[in-house]
Amino acid sequence: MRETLVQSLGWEDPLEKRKATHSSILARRIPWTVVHRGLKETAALLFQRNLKTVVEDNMECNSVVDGNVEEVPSKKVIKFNPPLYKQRYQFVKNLVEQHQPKKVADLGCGDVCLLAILKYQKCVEELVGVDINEGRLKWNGSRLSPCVGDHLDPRELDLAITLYHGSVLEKDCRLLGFDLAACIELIEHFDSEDLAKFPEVVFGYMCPAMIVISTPNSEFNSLFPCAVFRDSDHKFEWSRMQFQTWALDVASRYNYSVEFTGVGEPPTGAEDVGYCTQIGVFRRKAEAAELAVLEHHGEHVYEVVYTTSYPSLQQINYRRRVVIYLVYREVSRLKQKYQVSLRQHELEPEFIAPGNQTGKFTSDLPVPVLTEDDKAMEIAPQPFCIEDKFYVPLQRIIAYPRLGHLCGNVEKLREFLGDVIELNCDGSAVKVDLNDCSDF
Ligand SMILES: C[S@@+](CC[C@H](N)C(=O)[O-])C[C@H]1O[C@@H](n2cnc3c(N)ncnc32)[C@H](O)[C@@H]1O
Ligand SMILES: [Mg+2]
Repeated sequence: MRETLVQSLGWEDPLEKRKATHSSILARRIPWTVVHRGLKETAALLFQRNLKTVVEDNMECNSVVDGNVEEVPSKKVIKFNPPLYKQRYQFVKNLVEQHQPKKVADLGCGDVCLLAILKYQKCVEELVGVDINEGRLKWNGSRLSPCVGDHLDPRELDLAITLYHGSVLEKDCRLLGFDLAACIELIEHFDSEDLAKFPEVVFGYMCPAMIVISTPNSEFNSLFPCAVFRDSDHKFEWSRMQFQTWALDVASRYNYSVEFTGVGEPPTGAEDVGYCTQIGVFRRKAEAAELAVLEHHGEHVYEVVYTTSYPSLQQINYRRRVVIYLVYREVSRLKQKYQVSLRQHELEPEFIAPGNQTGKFTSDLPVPVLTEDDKAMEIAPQPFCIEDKFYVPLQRIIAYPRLGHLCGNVEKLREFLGDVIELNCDGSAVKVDLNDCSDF
């Protein structure tokens, strides 16, 4: 029982612990007696980070959870691995990886868990969450803030994240022009009037290139003895036929194609019931794309409750910082390598090549298999040494793929290094003192 309660509360990771608020416990209809007992029993376990506790016998929990575990009397508990909600997020993440959208909206974003996953997707430049529950957005918004690592190792592309308080049944022109809109476990919370409005707003007005809709598959519920909805707020749960009929009708009205799939495999022997969560992936047809004119002069109905933007290499100060750091690191590495080879030569003077008076640096280390990048480095000008100064030509630095990508050319590299890193008199190489341990 401990394990099922822990999982039903979604506490298997720290992020999910936050979900165990009064309201989420209420929303999930877990009886308070069970919660109280469960809290006492699981607290010690949580602190010990030992969540794999033996399930107790003969204790029943009559909740059916709209999350990772579909829980019913203890003899019949269906556990998904990974948890069902994570499978849904993973499905959207896979779609993003596959289709590389720039602008993604999560409609009915709840605790912003999906947005917190999607912010790591390199292709995404704009992320928007909309939810009718303002408190949830305010409480969770800070989870989307950039962290120290985002400053130290900035993203390649800009990323702006905005959370809007509002109903997806209202039109707001800031939701126009999106590449992907996710509606995960949203539509089953609409009454028939709202469900009728939904396609007109999301498909007809927002008109994103792709829409992914997930909703419970009621056929799977036959595997649970309690014939109830999975969440007290659900207004309906559809069979595959019902969902597909609705989705095909919406798709044809608004010029989208739709494909059906799902997550949450049925257990062996019950394959007929289909996935626990059914999913429709809608794609706007070419003709509709032409009609999707952006009306950015339209109305702003939603209220911004949280907004943030990420450091990125598109921002010149971050790009410059990264370039300087990489040049420091590379020159330092080359200098150390040179000093090691110098010590070897001192020990074994016969290895000093005649005519190498300038101390031109060549490495004795065997190069394994040469990639295209290695070959580019081979032909790039070598570091060299004159008296006690060590020089690394900018042409060589720019030949490093990452630095080449960040700077583009030697002039830009020189500009980035500015007066932070010393160059030789004609500005063609980084110059460092061999004996000075404090600089490179
Ligand atoms: C079951 S939760 C799903 C949350 C999230 N998509 C997820 O999968 O974790 C449904 C969410 O839809 C939101 N919601 C319900 N009706 C809405 C509406 N008309 N407009 C915006 N959000 C709505 C609720 O507040 C809730 O956060
Ligand atoms: Mg739901």
